[in-house]
Amino acid sequence: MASSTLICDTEPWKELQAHVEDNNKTHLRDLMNDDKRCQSMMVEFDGILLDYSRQRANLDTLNKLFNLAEAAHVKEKIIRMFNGEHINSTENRSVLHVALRAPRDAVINSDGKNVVPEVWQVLDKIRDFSERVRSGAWVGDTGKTLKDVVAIGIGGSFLGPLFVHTALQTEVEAIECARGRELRFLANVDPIDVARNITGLNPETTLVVVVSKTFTTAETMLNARTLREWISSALGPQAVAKHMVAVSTNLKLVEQFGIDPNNAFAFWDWVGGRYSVCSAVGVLPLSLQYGFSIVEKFLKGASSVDQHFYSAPFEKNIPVILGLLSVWNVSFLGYPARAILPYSQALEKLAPHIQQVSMESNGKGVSIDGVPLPYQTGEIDFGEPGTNGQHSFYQLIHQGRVIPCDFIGVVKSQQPIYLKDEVVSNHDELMSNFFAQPDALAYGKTPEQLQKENVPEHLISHKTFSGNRPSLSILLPSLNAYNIGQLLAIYEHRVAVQGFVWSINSFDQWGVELGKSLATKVRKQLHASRKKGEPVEGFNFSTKTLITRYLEQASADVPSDPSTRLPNI
Ligand SMILES: O=P(O)(O)OC[C@H]1O[C@H](O)[C@H](O)[C@@H](O)[C@@H]1O
Repeated sequence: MASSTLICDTEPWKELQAHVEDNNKTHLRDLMNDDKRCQSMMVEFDGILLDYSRQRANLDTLNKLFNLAEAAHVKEKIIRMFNGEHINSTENRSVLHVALRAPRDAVINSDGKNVVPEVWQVLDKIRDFSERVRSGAWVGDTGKTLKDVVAIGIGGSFLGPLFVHTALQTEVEAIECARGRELRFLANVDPIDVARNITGLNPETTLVVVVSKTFTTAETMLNARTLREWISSALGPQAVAKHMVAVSTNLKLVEQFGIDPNNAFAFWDWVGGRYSVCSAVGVLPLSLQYGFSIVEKFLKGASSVDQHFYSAPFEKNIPVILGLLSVWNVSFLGYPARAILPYSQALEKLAPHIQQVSMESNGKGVSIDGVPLPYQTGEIDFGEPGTNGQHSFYQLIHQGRVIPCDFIGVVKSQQPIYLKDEVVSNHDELMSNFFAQPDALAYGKTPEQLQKENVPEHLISHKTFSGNRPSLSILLPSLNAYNIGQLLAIYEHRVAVQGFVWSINSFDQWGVELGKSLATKVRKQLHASRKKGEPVEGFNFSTKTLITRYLEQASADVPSDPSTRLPNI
């Protein structure tokens, strides 16, 4: 495909379009009768089983999707990514989050330089620092051990670490390592988030980690200034050196903020924010909480999937298959959303993290060459752990809109419960739902079946399930640090595959800029109105009215003196 040709103008794309009608003729419940088909739609790698037999697809569809991948040069794009080429062309950067979890002796180049030694230099520094904090060799200003950590960051500097922390929280080995320690995340600029996060914490025993790739993000910097004030008003300004450290690519700004550069942990511009959990962004707070050796296992799990993604043939390549199926669902079957449904409470923050990874990466309107696209990219990702979601939005998924679902199950629970006299364990109960829901979606229930069950005539249509609703199932052997790393990398690479096929730049995020600059204009107005009583000007009628009303009604609460007020709960 020449770079000026859009993927939708290629033969494989047209063949898939033509294939939809044929494909639609067979209901999923009939496709599921073909054991041979189902068997060929299962892939296994390193303990993970992917079953995609409940996709509205057959082997012919898959072959056509592999042809599409070839036309979109997916293999070449994967190689270019791993080779450190500047595939993030609008920011002129490599995309090398895979280097963050590469083994020490790997060679991965960016701009002609092997980045792996630098990666390990920072990892070693984190190992050393986190061990000193955890053992009490590094203490706070008043000599006390720093047992609590508040990680300040937002977006990619928050969601990935929160996902991994939440997933590890109840894992047996991790619990032992985290005993007596607490890790909190402060993301929102809302002062309520500050209040909630400092409640119950003592500045004397708290370490604040400011996490920001740019070290300019308005929310993070205000929260960092707020917690700096929280520490220095309690312990004196000298305490900041012992109680605040940073993770950033911008070490100059870290120093200007007043954090000793020796206590800063670097990463690099070739790590996208939403792909940064394996850098110091995630590794530092998680190592402080759980110890470096647990986090190293997480990195190894991700690295294992990286190798698989790089080298496995496409027919056996889990992220590639997942990515292509998502393209099939979005671009050919026309399903705009995707539900991420982990049957594990420990994975409750998977969907919010993948929302950023996927929607910030693939929600684009132009091709990587800047050509407006005549097709939609990205999908609306959402999700909740099962079974909670079943009692909430599943109604719509079963009888309303068609939403392809990812069911994620775990064989061994982190915290099994067996009640005496009950053969079916609590985890079995959970997993019964994990196995049942995909079939309910695929098979549905026909009016004939309902009639046989003597359902009253007037309820038949209400109780009918059309079925034919696609899903896929991912079964993990357990949920330890290693498996969490695997799962993360699967989703990261799946998103990349989708972007590679849609021929977009999945690694920039210009769409978040406009709102930020408008907020800056409003902030200036609030400052001018508060300080000099200037009237609200330069906004449309609606915004002007809202800001004016806000200023008028809030003025009574604004303190007349310039002293600091911190939350009072
Ligand atoms: O890490 P930071 O530089 O503070 O950036 C935090 C977040 O800010 C922006 O809104 C970007 O859209 C995100 O991708 C990024 O993760």
